[in-house]
Amino acid sequence: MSIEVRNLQKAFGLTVVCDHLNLDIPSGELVALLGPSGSGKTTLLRILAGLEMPDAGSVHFNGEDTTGTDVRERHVGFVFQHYALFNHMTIFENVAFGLRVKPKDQRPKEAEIKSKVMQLLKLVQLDWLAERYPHQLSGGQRQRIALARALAVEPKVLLLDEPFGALDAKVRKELRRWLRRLHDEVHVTSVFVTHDQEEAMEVADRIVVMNEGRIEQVGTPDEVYDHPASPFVLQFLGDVNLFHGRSVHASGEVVYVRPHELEILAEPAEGAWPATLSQTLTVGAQTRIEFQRESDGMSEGGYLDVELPRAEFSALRERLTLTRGSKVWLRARRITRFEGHAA
Ligand SMILES: Nc1ncnc2c1ncn2[C@@H]1O[C@H](COP(=O)(O)OP(=O)(O)OP(=O)(O)O)[C@@H](O)[C@H]1O
Repeated sequence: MSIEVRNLQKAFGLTVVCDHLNLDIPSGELVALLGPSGSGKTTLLRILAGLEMPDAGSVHFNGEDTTGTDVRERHVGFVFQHYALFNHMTIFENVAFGLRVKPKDQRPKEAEIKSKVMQLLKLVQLDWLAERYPHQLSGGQRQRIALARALAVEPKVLLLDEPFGALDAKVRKELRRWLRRLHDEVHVTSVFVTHDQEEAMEVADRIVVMNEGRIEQVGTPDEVYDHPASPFVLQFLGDVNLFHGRSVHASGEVVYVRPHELEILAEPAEGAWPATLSQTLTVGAQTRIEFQRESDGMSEGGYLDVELPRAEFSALRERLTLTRGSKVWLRARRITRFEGHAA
């Protein structure tokens, strides 16, 4: 089922939360709504679900206007961050719930319910937990069950609001890979809210970057990362060094370089900036090296971060005998320019 959002507007009091939003989600895609807290992601998701009414504009499912349609008739499945399972029911019964409460003429027979629930539990790889109760499961397992429950009624659209938000970093990482694989099997149109850019990049077919109620950019993870439409998108998707040009351009051009796009040279080279090593920090496989940059008449000084794989930095440190205070030159392999001020 495709989703089309047309000129959608929503305000709470004076705060505009959805500001003339237009968006097309093709059938079968897994789309992430990515943005900082308060950018309007959850509100947009709730409008898609029919849990919130827009002030103006419309939502279409497969070309059909569903703006006024009741939530129960939209055939959407939900998974929320804290969408608790029913504690007094077994896992099996939790997943079966949506099927059992269907009107009598649509309710599957008991044998069908059984086979469908077991099939879903296999899909989320937790069929061995069917007879347990929710409190006997880990947080990650509970969210997988919540997903199985949402899928049981064969929703046309699956809406997920920070589904892994309450889990620790390692489980989150596992579950987002798992969700990607699951979606490749099930192919239901899915919209996934997150404020974590890594999560969006890893899971989604396409990312919708939101900021202050507006859509800044829509694109594949590679498109938004490699060709950001605005300084906001560039900065939200990862660390970046900024240079405020002084005499480069009268209007004040800002140049952006990602830390891993800078190389460290022992000698001056064309386009390279002189800098002094101030400190290094190694976390896991990556080393972050902070440099103090000299003011060079073209632009202001300031700090610059360089990121290198740990082993690569070790070898370089030995080769160039780098220590705190060493003078080097930094050359950008790739830069992005935007006119005007930084976001
Ligand atoms: N029912 C409501 N009444 C009043 N203000 C609301 C309501 N729901 C949301 N808001 C406000 O609308 C803005 C957008 O909220 P929304 O939850 O859509 O953002 P978000 O991007 O999902 O943020 P988060 O990641 O923090 O959930 C916020 O400023 C929020 O305080």
